[in-house]
Amino acid sequence: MSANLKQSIRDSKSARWFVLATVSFLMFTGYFFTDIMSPLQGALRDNFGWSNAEYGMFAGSYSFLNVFCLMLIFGGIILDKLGIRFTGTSFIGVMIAGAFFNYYAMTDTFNNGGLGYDFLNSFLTQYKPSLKLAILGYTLFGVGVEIAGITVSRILVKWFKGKELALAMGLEMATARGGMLLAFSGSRLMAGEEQIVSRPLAFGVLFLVIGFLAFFIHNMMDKKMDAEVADDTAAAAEEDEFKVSDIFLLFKNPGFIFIALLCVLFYSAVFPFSKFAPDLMVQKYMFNDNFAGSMVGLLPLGTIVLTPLFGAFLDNKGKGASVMVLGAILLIIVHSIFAFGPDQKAFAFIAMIVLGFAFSFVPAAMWPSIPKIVPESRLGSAYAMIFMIQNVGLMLFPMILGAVLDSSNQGNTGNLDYSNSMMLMVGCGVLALFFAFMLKAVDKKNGYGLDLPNIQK
Ligand SMILES: N[C@@H](Cc1c[nH]cn1)C(=O)NCC(=O)O
Repeated sequence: MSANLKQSIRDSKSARWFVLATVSFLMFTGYFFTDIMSPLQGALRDNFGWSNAEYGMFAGSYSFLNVFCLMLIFGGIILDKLGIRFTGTSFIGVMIAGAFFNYYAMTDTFNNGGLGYDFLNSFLTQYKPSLKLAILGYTLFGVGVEIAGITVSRILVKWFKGKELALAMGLEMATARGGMLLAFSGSRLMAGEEQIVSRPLAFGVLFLVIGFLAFFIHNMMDKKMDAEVADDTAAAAEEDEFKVSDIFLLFKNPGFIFIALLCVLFYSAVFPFSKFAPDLMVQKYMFNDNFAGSMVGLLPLGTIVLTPLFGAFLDNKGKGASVMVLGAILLIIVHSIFAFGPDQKAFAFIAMIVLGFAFSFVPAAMWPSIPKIVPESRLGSAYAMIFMIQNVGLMLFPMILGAVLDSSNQGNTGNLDYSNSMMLMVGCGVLALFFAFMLKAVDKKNGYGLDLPNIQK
């Protein structure tokens, strides 16, 4: 048999990049919806009567099911057992259903007594029905988008392993962050002068449906590839499988423990912060409401260019562990500026840009470090566990930030004072720095090679 006959669709460069485009677009739509409500905190306060603590509860609800029902673990198991196409299609469905509930919760139809309003008004009456339905929607969305993200990583490994994997992952993350950028800079504009919150959400649902269609195109190509290389994929899938027994072994690995703690603290100081950041820009720095979201959009904007560049640097030159230490130091500086610095706009610009740097190079260093710490046979379990631990922070910190914001502004009729909430973020940075140093110490002791280049010459 000639070598040509053995080739699969995976060996076609255009097919690989086309698959990358379809799943990257899907993640673009997912990240867009994740942050669609973030620039609307003020409108939610004014038009829906949500307190900051309630807004924080909504933002944290993204992770409720992921944490309490161990959905990321189950998602990993379903992915192993039932495959990419089934898992992707099902959880994108969950993501769209959740997004639709979230949208419906903010419509006049629902809030004027539409379907489900009376039922949601009949219990826990201290919370508005709009909040309860939005939480239900966002928590389903959170399950769907996180598992879709894990599925997409697996898809990229399947198509790019042994080829341009790091570049493909960097480009997928950059595209997804483009969705975040569009949400921060476009959401208020989509809501219009009247600040109609349901409008950007409707766009979000529509985008997700288009993302779903893109995934169907991927499914057709995946089916073709499976027919060609059935034996290879079965072997690869077994290698990556999630095993419950692996969890115990992971928690005996100090490198894994420190990188997981660093991950939860770092991302807690970025994603939950970004949920409140547009309002911080208005309240502390007096930015115009429409521009405030674009200020926070600086965060993903920088990462779109810088994450793949830092990825290439780390691949060739190394210094991953040192970069994570530097990232934690930058977190402390940035959040100290927000907590204690003067309220001049220039400080907000500088802090956002510096945070954008940290948000570019820490993920570029962190995610490829995990295979250096955990044996390949336990990688599937390691990624599922680390995302699950990360979700604990994504759940708790928005709730804490909102509650602290409300409690430190009781009786305040002027602009909200964010100092105490931002001090919490400084605390995350300090703990992240501590664990980054611990990671460096165990790296030295156990020889993981975190500071060595990813590409072995
Ligand atoms: N698990 C996601 C979390 C998330 C939050 N908002 C969008 N995604 C994650 O860790 N992504 C990695 C990243 O650096 O974006």
